[in-house]
Amino acid sequence: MGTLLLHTYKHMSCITFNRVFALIYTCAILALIYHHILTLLLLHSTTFISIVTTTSLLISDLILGVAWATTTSFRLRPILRKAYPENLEKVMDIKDFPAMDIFICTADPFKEPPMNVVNTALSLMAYDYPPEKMSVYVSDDGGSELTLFAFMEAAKFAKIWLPFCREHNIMDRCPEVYFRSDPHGSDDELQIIEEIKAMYENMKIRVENVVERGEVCPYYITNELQRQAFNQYRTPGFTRANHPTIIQVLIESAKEKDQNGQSMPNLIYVSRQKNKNAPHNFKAGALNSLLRVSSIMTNAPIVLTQDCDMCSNDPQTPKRALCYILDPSGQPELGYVQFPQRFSGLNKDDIYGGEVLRLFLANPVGMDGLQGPHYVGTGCFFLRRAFFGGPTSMVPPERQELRPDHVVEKPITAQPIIELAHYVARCNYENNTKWGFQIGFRYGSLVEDYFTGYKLQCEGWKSIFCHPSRPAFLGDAPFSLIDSMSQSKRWAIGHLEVFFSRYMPMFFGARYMGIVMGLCYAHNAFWPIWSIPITIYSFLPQLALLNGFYIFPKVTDWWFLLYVFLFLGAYAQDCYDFILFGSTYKRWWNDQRMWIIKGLSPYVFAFVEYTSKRLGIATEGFNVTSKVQDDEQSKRYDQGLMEFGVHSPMFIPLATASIVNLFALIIGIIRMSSIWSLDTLFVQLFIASFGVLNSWPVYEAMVLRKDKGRMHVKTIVISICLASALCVGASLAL
Ligand SMILES: O=c1ccn([C@@H]2O[C@H](COP(=O)(O)OP(=O)(O)O[C@H]3O[C@H](CO)[C@@H](O)[C@H](O)[C@H]3O)[C@@H](O)[C@H]2O)c(=O)[nH]1
Ligand SMILES: [Mn+2]
Repeated sequence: MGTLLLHTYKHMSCITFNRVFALIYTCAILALIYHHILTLLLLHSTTFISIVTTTSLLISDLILGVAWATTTSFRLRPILRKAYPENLEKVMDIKDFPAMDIFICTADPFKEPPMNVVNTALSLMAYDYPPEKMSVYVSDDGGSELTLFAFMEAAKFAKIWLPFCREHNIMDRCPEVYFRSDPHGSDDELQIIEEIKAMYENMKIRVENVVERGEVCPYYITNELQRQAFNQYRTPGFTRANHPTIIQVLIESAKEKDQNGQSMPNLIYVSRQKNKNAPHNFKAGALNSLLRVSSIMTNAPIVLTQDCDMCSNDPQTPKRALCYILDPSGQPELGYVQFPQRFSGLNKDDIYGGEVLRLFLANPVGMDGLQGPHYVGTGCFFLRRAFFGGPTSMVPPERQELRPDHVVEKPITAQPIIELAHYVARCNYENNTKWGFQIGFRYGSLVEDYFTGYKLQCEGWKSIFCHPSRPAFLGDAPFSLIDSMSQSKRWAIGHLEVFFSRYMPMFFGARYMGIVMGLCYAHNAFWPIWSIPITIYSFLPQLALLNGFYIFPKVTDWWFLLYVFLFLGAYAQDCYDFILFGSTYKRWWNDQRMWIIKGLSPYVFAFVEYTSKRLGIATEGFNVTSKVQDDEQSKRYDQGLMEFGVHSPMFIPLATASIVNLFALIIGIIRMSSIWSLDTLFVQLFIASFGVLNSWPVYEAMVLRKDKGRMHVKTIVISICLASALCVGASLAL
């Protein structure tokens, strides 16, 4: 083996600078806190209002300080890795490659068009990996015959698509992406491509037709087997929330060959049993049922989880993951290899910060130098063993057939196998078992990915972040402001569930993984708390400014310099990270705006929903992000316009803050020239200007735009009323 490396890593060059800067910045934060406490103690006019403002600022800055500390934990030891998949076959016989079970989740045929799910599946089935070693399991939480129909079509098309990809060594193995890219080649090749494209388009028309009708009409059902399959959805009382398990083996690797006579991967459709009275635990529940069904049928030692909105963008990906997993000198505690979520179709300046660069790129790189990145729900290769207790303390499942070391001896379509698979996919199968708590994906948080990765790492599993320059996966990010906000709200509720549990990362995590890893995990759990300082800074200085009430140091004061340093330091470093990870200034600017927007609205709503759930007033839900978009809306998205359109309570805090900031700035400037002096109110004037600059798209949507994405009149009226009430209220109080 000698010189044949499977992977290497290097420290990022920014480490020393980051550490020195962290030290200086920590001192600055401490100085600020000291300043606040001093002000509080030596308050000249101890009015109720001045106590409230100083305390609010103290709390805000404490929270921002903790948030900064959690962000900094990612900057202390970032590393960059490189894998050499081309060496894998040189050090190992391809026959010895491990089997791989691939899980794809879908939950709603109308929000997640079955054609997209099919594209995801085809792109993964076409991996450069021995097909007979791969099994693709599709979990359909929508319990929909439309999805099954799409996959029956996909199974036929796969017989042509997979050999075509392999023969022509195509990189884009997601058919939709490939055909859209205007493939080129010789005349003969072009003819073949045209033929395959025609087949693809034909399949697409059939599937979309069926989805539009909302049912598979008899015309499309050509044989008895298909009729039986679809009849399962047509029993009385069948709904997506109440139905028996449906498992269909669509391709059986051992029996079927592609059109060139080569092997194909297994393709299995699973819709687990649902019952209104049994909690189904959303995606975590779906994945656990797939874990069990796949144990019974194939039990591969490697499990790849994939969302239906992420296609493979590089057929070498499994080999890259294996470079780490199979490395004989690697860590024995390696539990998973995570690839980043990258997105296609973002507009140029990424108006909604859909790239989420920090979460999906910068932070995992930072954790990679520690115990490894968090799990992000998709694009992750797990060792099946990691789901059954820590590396040295196995938690055995309740049945021998579910053990990670169990060897399947029967074909996947054998009667006992199919029966057992149905049995373990039942909705009350998990009652009185360890599933979701000590085994499998973990329940209890709407961000099951974050929570599962966190729990696995606390058990002692390590992970690795693999981000090759050609993205391994490309997917969809939310295309509209409301979708982006709903996603943030769902994530924030999930994080609050972890934050207020006994697994609070700052303590529990730090105990099991050390303080820095604990802080890394605390970073996400802390997101919703940011809403407190963001809301305070969006309103308090502005309302005070309106009344000529100063709450920050004068320009001539030494403490003023501290504020300048803290603000510029944090912003510049944030921006620097963005550029370092290959983003642009404009994208950074939009991302920081989304940070404020999230703090003002979705995170606040998350608090409300979380609390009402805890009080038993409401139940939680996993609101699936819509992956469909109408043409007009998509045009506006491409132009970089912020989409409001419908009225939503979530827009109100945002619009209200925009109005208050503008109003404060105008009055501030007018009065400044006559009555007040600039040096006492400079900081507040600056904050209001900053708010106005950030609110620009909101003003546009309120008054300047005429398109359908502009702000709804109802939203505007309510926000104006609220803003006026706030201003009047403040002037009475001050
Ligand atoms: O009851 C459910 C709900 C969702 N899903 C699937 O979960 C995936 C993610 O849902 P999506 O609406 O795309 O949510 P996102 O916010 O885009 O997903 C991010 O956040 C989720 C946690 O909130 C993680 O599970 C995802 O992996 C991560 O990409 C999709 O494939 C869904 O089909 C289910 O299988 N069952
Ligand atoms: Mn998604």
